[in-house]
Amino acid sequence: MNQTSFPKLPELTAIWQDTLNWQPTPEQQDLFQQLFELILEFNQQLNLTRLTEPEEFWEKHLWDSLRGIAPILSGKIASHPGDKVIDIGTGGGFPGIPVALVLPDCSVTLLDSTRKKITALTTILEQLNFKNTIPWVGRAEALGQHHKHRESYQLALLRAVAPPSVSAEYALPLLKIGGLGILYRGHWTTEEEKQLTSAVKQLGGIIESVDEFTTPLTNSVRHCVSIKKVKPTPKQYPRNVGVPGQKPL
Ligand SMILES: C[S@@+](CC[C@H](N)C(=O)[O-])C[C@H]1O[C@@H](n2cnc3c(N)ncnc32)[C@H](O)[C@@H]1O
Repeated sequence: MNQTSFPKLPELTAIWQDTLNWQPTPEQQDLFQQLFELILEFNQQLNLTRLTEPEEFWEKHLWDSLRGIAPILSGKIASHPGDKVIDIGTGGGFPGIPVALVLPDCSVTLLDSTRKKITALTTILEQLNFKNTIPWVGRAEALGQHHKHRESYQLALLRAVAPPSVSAEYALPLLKIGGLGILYRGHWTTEEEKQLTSAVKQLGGIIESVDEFTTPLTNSVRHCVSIKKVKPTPKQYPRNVGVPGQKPL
């Protein structure tokens, strides 16, 4: 018998519907709960997240992860079976795991340079019986120069990984032409936008949109900055491991 009792995640169906025009099926709600429990269990040995209260986990991990793909959930942007998604710097699996959970026909690569985190995520994903996730240990700079990965993704997600122009250098080489990178940000400044505009131009991209919103439980201001690949990224990008962060474009 399982001795551990875990807190229950809120369902908040009306908020899903009002904010994303989408709501989880009972099976998806059940998977959210299982994911929460597995993360709490693994968190006892490894720091996967500091957000362990049910409401904050719901808002900052589940809702925020899915807010980034709101245009896909609402059908405004089409996703196709077999589309490849990559979560760069996934950490404890966010935003990539909730995205994989709601887009079962897409293949979601969860990339992180910390082996321990990817080992934990691999076990969590096996226990959830996910078939559409690929946990991967590596650096975004190396993957972007790998012929099997370069220009092969439709969607790249980056939350709390690096400043915007560094995130762009990680994401754009991996995207197909027409593919989108979603940068999950807190506050957004005109200075950041200026730097990002210059960086994406050098990398073959444009800023497609900057979407400002507040989170539904704590009213925190957040932004999703969407960058689009419009032409091939020059061969020299991404630069060697560590260089994008040390000398941002
Ligand atoms: C602050 S955590 C964010 C985790 C998660 N995205 C979230 O929002 O909860 C940043 C993660 O990015 C990873 N990371 C940083 N730079 C990276 C790079 N160049 N390539 C791959 N992973 C990277 C780190 O190992 C760390 O796990």
